[in-house]
Amino acid sequence: MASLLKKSLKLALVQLASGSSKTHNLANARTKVLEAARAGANLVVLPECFNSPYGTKYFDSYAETLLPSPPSEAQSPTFHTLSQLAKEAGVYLVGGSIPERDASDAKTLFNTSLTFAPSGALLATHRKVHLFDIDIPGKIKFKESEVLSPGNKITLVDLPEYGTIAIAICYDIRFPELATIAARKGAFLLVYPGAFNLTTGALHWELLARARATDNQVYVGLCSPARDMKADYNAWGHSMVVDPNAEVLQQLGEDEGVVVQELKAGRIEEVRKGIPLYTQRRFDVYPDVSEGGRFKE
Ligand SMILES: NC(=O)CC(=O)C(=O)O
Repeated sequence: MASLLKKSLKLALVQLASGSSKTHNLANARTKVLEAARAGANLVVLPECFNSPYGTKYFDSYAETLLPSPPSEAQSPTFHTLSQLAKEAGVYLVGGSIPERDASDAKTLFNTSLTFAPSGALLATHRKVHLFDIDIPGKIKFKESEVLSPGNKITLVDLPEYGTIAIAICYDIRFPELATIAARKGAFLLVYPGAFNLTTGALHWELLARARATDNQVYVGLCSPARDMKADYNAWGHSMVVDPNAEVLQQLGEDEGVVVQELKAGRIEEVRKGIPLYTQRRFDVYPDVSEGGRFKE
């Protein structure tokens, strides 16, 4: 059986300490991505909202317009920084996410991830599909939908030497269908820039990373901002790489840092041979979501 991951790849997760200065956040991202590249990374991931603080009151003032593509420097300094950085570092770069302003309707904002090739070319755009709307009394209330609109597609990106990865953002990880569809379409890695918090992070961050890996027998990478107890939103941190058998290969703590982890060609097939979910599914009993199947009684 051909390996989904065609050759071993070094994945880096950059757990960035972002603050209110976009200029500083972009410069800091550059320093850390170059550090990851020097450590041998081929694919580097930044966190959710890496160029701004995370919070509904910030999205409008930090938003950038990405269309027409490529946007001008004035429309999107982040697009240009990431594109040049991917080229300078010679890596595939998943640019976390940024607040995006719709080019045709200034009031419409998205939470958007941009992925660049080592040539600097934009490969993919993912707009967060599931908006983070929660209300846990006495703990945390957050309503992205007050200011953001959802994206409407699953994002698969082909890295020609390695294979296909899927990009989704934070709350998207709670929806297993998205991950399962991406895995059945051939992704070897699910990448989630994400900013869980002290309530949900403690309970669900690792659990969800390992669950999506177990369900789908693929690699999972979660990349968080560093924790800042002076910020309005306290990110959980704990960026981690999980293997297709749900083992946590590496995990950061709360502070800024970079993990570099080799993903091994052949490992997915080894896991799937041992526990052969892929030949045991019962699409005669329940539908295949990756084929748009609907449940029929
Ligand atoms: N920030 C998010 O989108 C999601 C999150 O914090 C959670 O699901 O918990």
